[in-house]
Amino acid sequence: MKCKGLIFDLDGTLLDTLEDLAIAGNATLEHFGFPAHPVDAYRYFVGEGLKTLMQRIIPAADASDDQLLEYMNTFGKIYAKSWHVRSAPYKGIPEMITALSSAGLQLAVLSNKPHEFTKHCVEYFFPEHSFVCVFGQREGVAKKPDPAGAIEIVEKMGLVAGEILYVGDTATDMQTGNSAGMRTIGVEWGFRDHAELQNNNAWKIVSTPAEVVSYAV
Ligand SMILES: O=C(O)COP(=O)(O)O
Repeated sequence: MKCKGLIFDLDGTLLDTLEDLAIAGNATLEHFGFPAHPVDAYRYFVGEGLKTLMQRIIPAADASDDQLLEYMNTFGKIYAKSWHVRSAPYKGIPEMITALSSAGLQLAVLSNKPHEFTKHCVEYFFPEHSFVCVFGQREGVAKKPDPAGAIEIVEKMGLVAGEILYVGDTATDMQTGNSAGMRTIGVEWGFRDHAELQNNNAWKIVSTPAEVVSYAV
């Protein structure tokens, strides 16, 4: 076995959630009378949590904290009804998870998506798989790229960071895994490109979920 555990990012790594996020984002903008963005622009808006998503899509860069809270609440209400409509695991992901679990590896999810939505997504899209931890962005825990969540998962797994592979699709993910002392795998099928993963010191960059298995088992 080449590692003992893996931590996965969610949006853009396990799940293609781009359209549902963009549709909810644009519906939020419409609700407040702001112009919409193309779906593809959300590849760069998503990744650092809901508050940052709102700061990036709302034209008034100086939105006050109270206003941001209102945007976040509205987005939350819209997304609560639609997070699963067009989202799905990327091709080969269910097989990858089955292969890693069958090999006896411990698996976890660490996302900057709000914690409740992260849990709903994992329960809905991967009902038959058991993850040691499923963490979204939680009150009182610094979001990625802070390694706090990743370090908490290492402890829950009873492993050391060097025994874990951290798999994600963005600079934030590579920074998180690297600063937690893990080997990082950047995935090319997600929201960002090869250069971003390389520039942020991905240990390996892969283009299929089967390659993740080959580095783990
Ligand atoms: O929703 C977000 O901001 C990001 O989620 P991720 O950390 O799973 O990519």
